[in-house]
Amino acid sequence: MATPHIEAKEMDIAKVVLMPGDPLRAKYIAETYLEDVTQFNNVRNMFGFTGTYKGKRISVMGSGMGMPSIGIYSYELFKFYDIDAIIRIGSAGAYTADLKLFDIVLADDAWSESSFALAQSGEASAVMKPSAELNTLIKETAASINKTVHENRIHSSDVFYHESNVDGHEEFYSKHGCVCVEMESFALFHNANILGKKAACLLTISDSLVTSEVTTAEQRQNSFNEMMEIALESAIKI
Ligand SMILES: O=P(O)(O)O[C@H]1O[C@H](CO)[C@@H](O)[C@H]1O
Ligand SMILES: O=c1cc[nH]c(=O)[nH]1
Repeated sequence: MATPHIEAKEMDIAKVVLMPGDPLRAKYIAETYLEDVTQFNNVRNMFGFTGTYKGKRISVMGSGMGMPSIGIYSYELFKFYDIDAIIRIGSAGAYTADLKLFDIVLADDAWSESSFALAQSGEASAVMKPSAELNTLIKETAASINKTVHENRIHSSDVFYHESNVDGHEEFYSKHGCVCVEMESFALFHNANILGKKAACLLTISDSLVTSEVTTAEQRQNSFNEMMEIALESAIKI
């Protein structure tokens, strides 16, 4: 059974999917952490892989950037492949000086100016919640392997590059309490909620809108590894 965007058969995809924005990062995770890997999707180069981690079947697939893209992939995975849970593992820009490069944020909820939920189902709320059960599991797992996660509200933005006449990072923090920005979780959480599935989001701070610091490619690689390990160790307990 294929969809317009995923060519896999239902059995090809595990019940838990880790989902970075970048399909090449999905490939890296499969090559670095999984055993007995098979590739289940190649459509549009949005690579998806299934393998085992510590003996448990796990899938990893790119989402692309932005809510329309993760909206399509997460809907198809939940609805047509009947997967149980998606853990997004992404990068984010810090809105506060308290968040340093490489810090890991677990989305407590996602605020957005996006019309995704309104257009998709008439849901007018500007805040979408992840699975409380998954968040508890991720926090407990991170603590058990001595990793720190900051559980905070995040901003899911439709826009990467803003002009100076609209609200900037100071306002997103002061008006809405968002500590960092990414571009997908609001839609992911909405889809999980309307379809009765579970979703969560881990983010690594890749740059700071406060200090203008940015990570190098090598630093991003290493810090992403910590987040990947928390996600993988959590995924095998779902
Ligand atoms: O690193 P990923 O998961 O792609 O996440 C962030 O990076 C992209 C922007 O550079 C957006 O997709 C944003 O959400
Ligand atoms: O969406 C994103 C992701 C990382 N850094 C940003 O500034 N924005």
